[in-house]
Amino acid sequence: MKLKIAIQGIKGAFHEEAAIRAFGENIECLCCQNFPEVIKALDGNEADYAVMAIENTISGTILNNYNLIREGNCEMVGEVFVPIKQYLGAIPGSTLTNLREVRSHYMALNQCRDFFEAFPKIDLVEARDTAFALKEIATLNDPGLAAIGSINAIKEYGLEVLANNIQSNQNNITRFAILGKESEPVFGNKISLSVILQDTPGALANLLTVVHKLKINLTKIVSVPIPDSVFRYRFYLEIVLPSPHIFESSMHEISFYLDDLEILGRYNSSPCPTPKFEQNDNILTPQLI
Ligand SMILES: O=C(O)C(=O)C[C@]1(C(=O)O)C=C[C@@H](O)C=C1
Repeated sequence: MKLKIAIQGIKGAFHEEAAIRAFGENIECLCCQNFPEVIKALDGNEADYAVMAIENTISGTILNNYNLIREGNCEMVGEVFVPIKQYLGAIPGSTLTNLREVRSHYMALNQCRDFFEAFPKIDLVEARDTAFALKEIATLNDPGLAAIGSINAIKEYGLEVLANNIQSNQNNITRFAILGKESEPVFGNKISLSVILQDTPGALANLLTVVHKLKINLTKIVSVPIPDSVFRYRFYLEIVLPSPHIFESSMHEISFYLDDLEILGRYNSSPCPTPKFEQNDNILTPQLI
């Protein structure tokens, strides 16, 4: 039986590519309209696993997805990196200079803002996901509309490419969390954590001193407000242990400086790919077609 993977977006969305990279072609994607639905599908046993974007090299961390992972009955069991190449797609006959509106997922819009500085009259409008935006453009059949997304989605929905490689930086890579049910066995060198520091002077410095002492590599630290505790913050940390065997002892030492510690997942770190360019890609500037 095929593994069922919950993703945000429809056929041609980057989440589909992430799911294929993580689990191979022989999967069934359960397409969800938004990130909370992805977690619900996993919680409700409608899917075996889920794949969810958590950060991008241009548009940054999707902080609320860390909150969703923490609040859901799931855990991070892996990570997958996808190089993202953004294309502008529209119906045949449409031209860049005649566009009034470009739609896409907000993370994709944020990845391409520099390109649109030259076209201030074009409104950038948020859509559910990149592939959904492209599909809508195909249905509406309006030459004043275009959408940003993958070349696969542009082909899937019968659109034409108006411009390629329009992301603001060539190192455009999205990191996706692979999510499993809470019963999954845990092992690995990488740990994603949610912590609330004690409200005392030097609490963060003390925590980082432990990280330094145990030769732990801190790969991420971000903070999110705790709405119920005015101007207190939760930190999401990601750490890579020098050896998986120090897991218990390091968690014990870290917890000493904390009011709260939750482990969002323990898994093996994955290598981050370098984006590849094809011959017709213009590496320095976006290419208008
Ligand atoms: O809209 C899509 O195609 C998605 O898969 C979403 C998403 C994201 O959430 O960051 C995935 C990868 C890209 O960074 C742009 C958008």
